[in-house]
Amino acid sequence: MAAPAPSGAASAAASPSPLMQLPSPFAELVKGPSGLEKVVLRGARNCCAEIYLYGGQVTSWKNDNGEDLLFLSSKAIFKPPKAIRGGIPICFPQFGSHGNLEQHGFARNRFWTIDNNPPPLPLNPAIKAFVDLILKPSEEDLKIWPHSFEFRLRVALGPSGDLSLTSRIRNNNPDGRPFSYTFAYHTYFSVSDISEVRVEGLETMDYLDNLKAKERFTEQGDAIVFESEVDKVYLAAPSKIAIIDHEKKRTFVVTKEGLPDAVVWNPWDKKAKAMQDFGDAEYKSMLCVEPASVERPITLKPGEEWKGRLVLSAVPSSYCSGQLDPLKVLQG
Ligand SMILES: O=P(O)(O)OC[C@H]1O[C@@H](O)[C@H](O)[C@@H](O)[C@@H]1O
Repeated sequence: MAAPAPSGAASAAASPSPLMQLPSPFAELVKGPSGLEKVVLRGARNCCAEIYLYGGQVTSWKNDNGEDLLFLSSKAIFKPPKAIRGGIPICFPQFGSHGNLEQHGFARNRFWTIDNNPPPLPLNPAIKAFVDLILKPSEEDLKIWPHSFEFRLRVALGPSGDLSLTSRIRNNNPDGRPFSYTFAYHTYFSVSDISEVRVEGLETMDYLDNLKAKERFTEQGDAIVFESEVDKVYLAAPSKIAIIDHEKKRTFVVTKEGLPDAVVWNPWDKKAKAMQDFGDAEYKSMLCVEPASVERPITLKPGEEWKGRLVLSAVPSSYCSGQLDPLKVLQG
């Protein structure tokens, strides 16, 4: 792959940490706001991605034109313990309020480290830009969630600009205890205008409505469009979901593995105003579609490992008599 050598504004501001080695020449460690460190992955042409060690959180995924495909709030707070608003926060070991821990668990506001020696994980040889991160519980974490785990995250930028996140979670409890968790890749997509967006792949699915005390409903038969606040957990959703942005003539294809559910969230105007780290009108330019495992927690016995993967790609929407062909989008 003819990816450019690391260069540009990010590297000008760079101060690579001498303590952390990156495995790929297409990845570099630089400082972001508040001195938080982030890994910049550089793919072919102008494609790049940024991943903060704080939260193990992807905050940026840019296409050939240098356009960010992920939403990051202009009011995002880059200061622990607040999680960064936008990108792809990792919800672990709890999604939402489905348990006794803080909302969305603690992985999104812990410091991850670079994993220089991860156990083997097959990688497409065409992928040059990737990084492996790891999170292990601190003494404090063990007080609130008494389980020894290893969470490995690989973020990779494919030759055609696809972004993939692979999570591997292992139970290392020394005393035979299993543990259970819920999980989500809380992906914030950048959209032109929420009223121009529709989601295909979730029609006729059952969902839990977080706005109606998690009651279960069945979605109607049409593609999903947005006219008000939405906060739904679609159950047993298909492995591919398409987000069609009519104004941009762009379709995001979300491919998920090991993650049965998909959360769809937009706070709309009232909730947007109530969030300190979110602009009042920003709900118009974002949509969260979050591959997740919520309804049924994942249980691991000691020594067992779980894998959950997310692949994002952005393709031009193709129109046929003004109608998008959903089969083309969903089946490639
Ligand atoms: O403000 P937070 O903790 O990042 O959560 C944002 C939203 O995240 C979504 O995944 C949840 O379904 C919503 O209920 C929640 O409001």
